[in-house]
Amino acid sequence: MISINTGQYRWHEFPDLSALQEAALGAILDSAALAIQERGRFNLVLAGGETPRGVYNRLKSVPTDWSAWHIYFGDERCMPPTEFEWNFRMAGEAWLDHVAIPPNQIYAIPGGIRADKAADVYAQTLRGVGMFDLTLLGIGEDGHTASLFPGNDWGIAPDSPDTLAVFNSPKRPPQRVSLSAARLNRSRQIIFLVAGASKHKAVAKWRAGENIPARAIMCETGVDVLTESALLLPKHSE
Ligand SMILES: O=C1O[C@H](COP(=O)(O)O)[C@@H](O)[C@H](O)[C@H]1O
Repeated sequence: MISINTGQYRWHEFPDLSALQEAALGAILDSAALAIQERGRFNLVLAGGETPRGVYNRLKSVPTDWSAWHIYFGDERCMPPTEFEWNFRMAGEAWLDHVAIPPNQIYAIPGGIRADKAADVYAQTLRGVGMFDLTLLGIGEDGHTASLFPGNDWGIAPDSPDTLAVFNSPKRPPQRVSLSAARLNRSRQIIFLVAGASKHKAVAKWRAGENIPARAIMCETGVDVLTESALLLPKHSE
């Protein structure tokens, strides 16, 4: 049986994408400063897709100790690394290629091989990695988060594998790798970045408590959802 968390969501509204991205930047830097001060390293999981691009762009020019940052990915699209939808490529172009994070502390999910093989490789990468300090996530039009799609196994059970291979993604490309909900939830802090009119229906379902993949995500400290104000208003047609 799939049991969905009942933990706390904190919804934060912003007038536009730029304000949302600025707030996300502040939250990431606060989280990094705390983690580095307390544990000497910052384990950050990145969201893919388009919404976080502006946040990553802003991270290019902040003062921080990049040598303490360790970058993981919440999901990847199995396609050649040259494809522009590759999450690793987007994060690289927007941010990672421009800062001094040691390359061996950027843990990409292999993108150009079969999803099951890539999932196995990344499960090895995650072996021995403890709690993530901060996990960034987005949400798709259908309520998917990372590459956990409606109708698929989201890996909610505590003994779920850390990584899941996806062969039937309704969004291009069909093959993907996702961290399981159980692994994503082993985070000290989780922040969703939600923007764009196409997300309106998914947000409404989420807030109404419907069983969409985003609801499989929760950690002990609760979940912060940064969203454009417009997405919280009822649509005229509803
Ligand atoms: O397929 C994916 O979609 C979600 C949302 O992407 P966005 O472009 O609407 O921001 C994303 O969070 C996930 O990482 C990605 O691979």
